[in-house]
Amino acid sequence: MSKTEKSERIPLYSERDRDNLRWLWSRYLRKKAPWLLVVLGMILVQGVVYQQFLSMTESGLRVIFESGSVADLVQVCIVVFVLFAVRGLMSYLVPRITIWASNDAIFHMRRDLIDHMMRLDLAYFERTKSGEIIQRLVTQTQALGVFVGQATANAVRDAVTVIIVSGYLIWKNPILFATAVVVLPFIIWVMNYVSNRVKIVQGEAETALGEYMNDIDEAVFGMRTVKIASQEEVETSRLMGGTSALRDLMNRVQITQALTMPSIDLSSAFVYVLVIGGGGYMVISPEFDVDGASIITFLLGMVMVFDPARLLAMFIGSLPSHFVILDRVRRLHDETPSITDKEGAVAEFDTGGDIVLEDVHFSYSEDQPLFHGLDMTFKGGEVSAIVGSTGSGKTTVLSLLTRLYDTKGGRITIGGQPIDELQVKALRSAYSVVAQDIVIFNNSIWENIRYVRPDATDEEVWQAAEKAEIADVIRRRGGAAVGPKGAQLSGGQKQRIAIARAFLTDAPIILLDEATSALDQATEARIKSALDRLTKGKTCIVVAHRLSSIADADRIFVLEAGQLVEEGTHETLLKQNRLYAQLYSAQKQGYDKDR
Ligand SMILES: Nc1ncnc2c1ncn2[C@@H]1O[C@H](COP(=O)(O)OP(=O)(O)OP(=O)(O)O)[C@@H](O)[C@H]1O
Repeated sequence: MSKTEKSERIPLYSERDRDNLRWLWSRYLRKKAPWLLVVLGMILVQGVVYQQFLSMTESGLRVIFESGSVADLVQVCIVVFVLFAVRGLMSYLVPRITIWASNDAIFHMRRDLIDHMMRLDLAYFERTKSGEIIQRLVTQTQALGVFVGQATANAVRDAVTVIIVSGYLIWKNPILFATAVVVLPFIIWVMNYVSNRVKIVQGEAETALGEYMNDIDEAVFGMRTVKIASQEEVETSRLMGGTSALRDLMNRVQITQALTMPSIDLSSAFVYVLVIGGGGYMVISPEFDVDGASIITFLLGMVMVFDPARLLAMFIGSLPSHFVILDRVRRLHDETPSITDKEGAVAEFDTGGDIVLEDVHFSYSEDQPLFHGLDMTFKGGEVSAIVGSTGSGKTTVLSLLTRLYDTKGGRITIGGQPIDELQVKALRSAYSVVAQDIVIFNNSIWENIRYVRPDATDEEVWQAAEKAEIADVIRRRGGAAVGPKGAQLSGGQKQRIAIARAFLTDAPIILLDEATSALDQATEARIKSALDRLTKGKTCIVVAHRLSSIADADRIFVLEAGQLVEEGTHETLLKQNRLYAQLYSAQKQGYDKDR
């Protein structure tokens, strides 16, 4: 037994489960209530059919044992056939309606989750494994669909059958029924034990599955690195680690669940023995007014009760795992984004104004502060550059300007307006961004460029592609998709797509983060002159390692470990002969040596 199992005793049906079920019902099922009532009606009919069948069987047996009339026997047979034809029709209609209702509910659940996920902060995606998110949207919602649809409908059908047939049997022979149900406490104890264990292990299994999916995603995406570094065996053993963890967990869940069936089989054996023995005694003893037909019917009734009871028990055994899955899905839904529009947020602002960071505090995690009181002013209409050693916070400044993260103190304004008082969409659409991590979708290059402005005309897309020097590649490749995450493109081609997107967006503020680092010098020079035209008269903030590429910037900011250590023009910074001058001469020497 694992530590978790020993220390935790998770209630079978907690307050949280109740709340989750209420949420599921009110959001996704309530509007289908009329149809669910129809289903319930049909299920009741199915239960009544069984009861009527038993009654008919008893009559049929009496005809055989007592009156011996063939006509009566034929009549009984016809009624039994009609009864089962009705049950057959219901067995077709019930799944039809429940499958439709549950798939529709899951469609809406997935739509809501996708919609919700898109609103979450970037930080959520940085702390959550992609496998976990895929799992929520694919397997867990699918499992919930089956659970709320067919599984529950079948369980209700089984419960109704058990109740109606048991009711009939109690009415026919209460003493014999009471004898038969002595095993009930044992079955309840087994169910309780199984459910509790399943709930604990299912939680671990869901987490392990999420990690496993994430590992697969990382291995597939990183296959180039895996191969170059000859790490196939390491990756194989990492994935095999996940595979065997999953096997062990699934074994534990399913073996525990499998305890339910034999315990019910054993119980039913007891019941049959009791009914045959007790019932037989009743027929033999003159003090009971019981005949053979009623005992045979009773036994048949018990057989008819046990099968649905077994299925019902299995359904109840699977409830805890479904509660765990429901809880996971709900948790994604409960994640709240923090970067949202404030009450009264405005869409209009002076996009050409100065961008000012005042006493900005920020850290990605509490234990690693990055900015503690950063002040910077990017003049409107000018080209500003941020330079500094790796990890000094250059990209983070751009992330704060676009509100991918919010500052933890101080404020950022554009044209005097604090950016957190602007509508997030309006703020972000004021920027054309060429970021370091370029996201390319498995579509044509053309569609990838158009992604940032779906309403752009063909002419505009071509112009952007020409300026970014990617038009020739488009002509060569045509509409061919570029592979998952742009795997079929070179780094420079991806970068040119990102630049083309910036040309196409043509927003008033331009953020370039190492925008041309993957290009050869001739291409860089051509694109740079196009970029110069794009940025003319606009506010432009450039992050660059290659200092020669930003020498003509109006203002250069030098960051070091989250602190602004120098600012000025290229010439003044060189004259100051501090960090910038050192970095510049080091790069120049390296470059001269290379030549
Ligand atoms: N999403 C993140 N979560 C946690 N820490 C982060 C995250 N992004 C960056 N950091 C950390 O914040 C610091 C600043 O990172 P940033 O990317 O802003 O540096 P940079 O100056 O742009 O570096 P480079 O020149 O290498 O791109 C680094 O120490 C980095 O490890």
